[in-house]
Amino acid sequence: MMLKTFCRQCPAAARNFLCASRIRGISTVTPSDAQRSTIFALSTPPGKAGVAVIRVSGPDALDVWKRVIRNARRRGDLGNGIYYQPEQRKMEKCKIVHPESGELLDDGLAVFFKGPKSFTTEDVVELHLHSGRAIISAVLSALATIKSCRPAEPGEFTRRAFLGGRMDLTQVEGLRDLLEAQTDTQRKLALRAAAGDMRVRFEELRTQIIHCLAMVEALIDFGEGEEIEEGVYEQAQIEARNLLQAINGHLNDSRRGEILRTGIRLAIFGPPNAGKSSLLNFLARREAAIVTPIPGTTRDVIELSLDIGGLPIIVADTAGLRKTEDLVESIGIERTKEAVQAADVSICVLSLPEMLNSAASPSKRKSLEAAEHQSMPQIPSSVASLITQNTCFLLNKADLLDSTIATTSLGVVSQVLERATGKEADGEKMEATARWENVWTVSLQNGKGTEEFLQSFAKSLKHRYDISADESVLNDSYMPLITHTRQRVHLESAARFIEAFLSTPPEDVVLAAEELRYAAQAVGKISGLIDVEDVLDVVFKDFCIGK
Ligand SMILES: Nc1nc2c(c(=O)[nH]1)N(C=O)[C@@H](CNc1ccc(C(=O)N[C@@H](CCC(=O)O)C(=O)O)cc1)CN2
Ligand SMILES: Nc1nc2c(ncn2[C@@H]2O[C@H](COP(=O)(O)OP(=O)(O)OP(=O)(O)O)[C@@H](O)[C@H]2O)c(=O)[nH]1
Ligand SMILES: [K+]
Repeated sequence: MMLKTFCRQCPAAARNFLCASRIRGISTVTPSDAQRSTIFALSTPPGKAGVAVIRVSGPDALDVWKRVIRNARRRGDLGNGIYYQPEQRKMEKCKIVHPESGELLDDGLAVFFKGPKSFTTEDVVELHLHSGRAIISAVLSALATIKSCRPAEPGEFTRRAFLGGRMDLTQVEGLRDLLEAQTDTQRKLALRAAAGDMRVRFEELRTQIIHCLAMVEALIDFGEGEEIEEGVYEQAQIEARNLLQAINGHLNDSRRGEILRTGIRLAIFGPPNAGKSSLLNFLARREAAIVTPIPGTTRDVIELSLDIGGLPIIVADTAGLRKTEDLVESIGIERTKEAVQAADVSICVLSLPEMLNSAASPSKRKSLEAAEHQSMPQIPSSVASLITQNTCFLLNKADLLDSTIATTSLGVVSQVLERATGKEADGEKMEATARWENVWTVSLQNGKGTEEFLQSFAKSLKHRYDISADESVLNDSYMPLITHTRQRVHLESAARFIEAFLSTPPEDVVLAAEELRYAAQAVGKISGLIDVEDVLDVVFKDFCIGK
């Protein structure tokens, strides 16, 4: 089956989007230049700094240059209304002046990018100024006096880059994430998207769907009387099935890309006074939460953003779980439950001495192993009910115990924890065993065991989420494809249309083609190839001015 089959059909309005140029290009949404004004904004943070950059983009950018740049390398204003053309992409030392009064505003640098070889694909002028509030506001006010110029909206430079075909929506999202990136992992993930990796991968998916569609279309086109290859429909179904499998593989990624982008949500929970706030402070390396000997000190959820081994973590310290008559505390406990349930990973902090006390009186502690069957240590049911597969355990206050007792008791406590998760009964012994690597004994007070805990915890997180733990596995299949819910929604919808195609019999070939066309459209929405207007505002809403 050859591709020219569907090229022949291009003029037919209903199949118009099959045209190869439409498949590749995204310029179908570009409005004419005439509608566009020239925009300007400060692209660096306002205030005192080394350099400030004001960007000007649009059809009149060169005119702006002529009006505010003087004494540039090649003499600037040549008189008689004749101006030189600045050399493209060459920084020039110049004076920046008021376009009307000619007053000197700053002594700086300027550079001209001739469209489309610029960030926005339009003509761009950048003014590199000394960064001070008065200079910046004087130059911005001066630009505002130029009729064809207006201040840019948030994200408007990037919007123009998108409309000019410089970027697709996955790149726009990547760029925004890059600006937001706080950790190394976030930077890597965002940079790949901004550079177009995701765009290529989604376009590949779309091209494959279109290939199936082309085969099905061929069956419609040839119709009765004409010779048609045997098994074309079957072949299309085989390809579609493989494609569906690949898409489902991406959809079943445990939301890894989305979690990495927004931060891994980590909840700290446990009984009152176990040392939860002490753990938060240890992780934050500062006194972020109040630590007192009074049980019930933390009453509300405290959230912090942390970087653990390059991974973005949003950690929540929560109220200790216990029965309470206190209204404020009980609301805090409700919030704790919500925070733990919403978390990707949780750490249950338990006081080891307290657990052992619940098992045996102090005099019996030494023969704990023997006593294990009569009185197992207990986890309060309110705590146990929040334990899941994703829970790790920190057994705290080991300093209050004799070190040999602490060690021998660990086995018993682990059994209790195992029982609390209820996994033993499900016959998932293997999985449960693996999980006990996630039990640590520490003293948050004297610091014993804490660094080992942190390293080992970071390692297990990296194993689960990281994109950079091992460079040798940095390939497409390891790199999460989906980093935004928006993308997931469209990909899910594509999968449903492909499923619908797979269950359509060959007699209904017209309907079958329709399902595939919808599938291709759904993937196209991810890049913004089609139906772009409704998503633009969503994608651009978090941009800052000047980007
Ligand atoms: N001074 C300055 N630095 C900056 C930016 C900027 O706008 N100004 N950028 C703002 O985000 C980023 C660079 N983004 C850009 C992306 C594409 C093109 C561009 O002209 N592309 C052309 C030519 C490529 C080439 O010469 O190799 C193209 O791809 O056709 C320019 C900047 C980071 N650094
Ligand atoms: N001996 C000892 N005391 C500790 C340790 N860790 C914390 N503590 C003390 O235990 C008390 C409670 O610590 P927090 O970190 O406030 O405990 P919490 O679990 O956040 O407590 P609530 O806010 O009541 O839920 C404080 O007096 C801490 O100094 C430890 O490893 N050993
Ligand atoms: K406390």
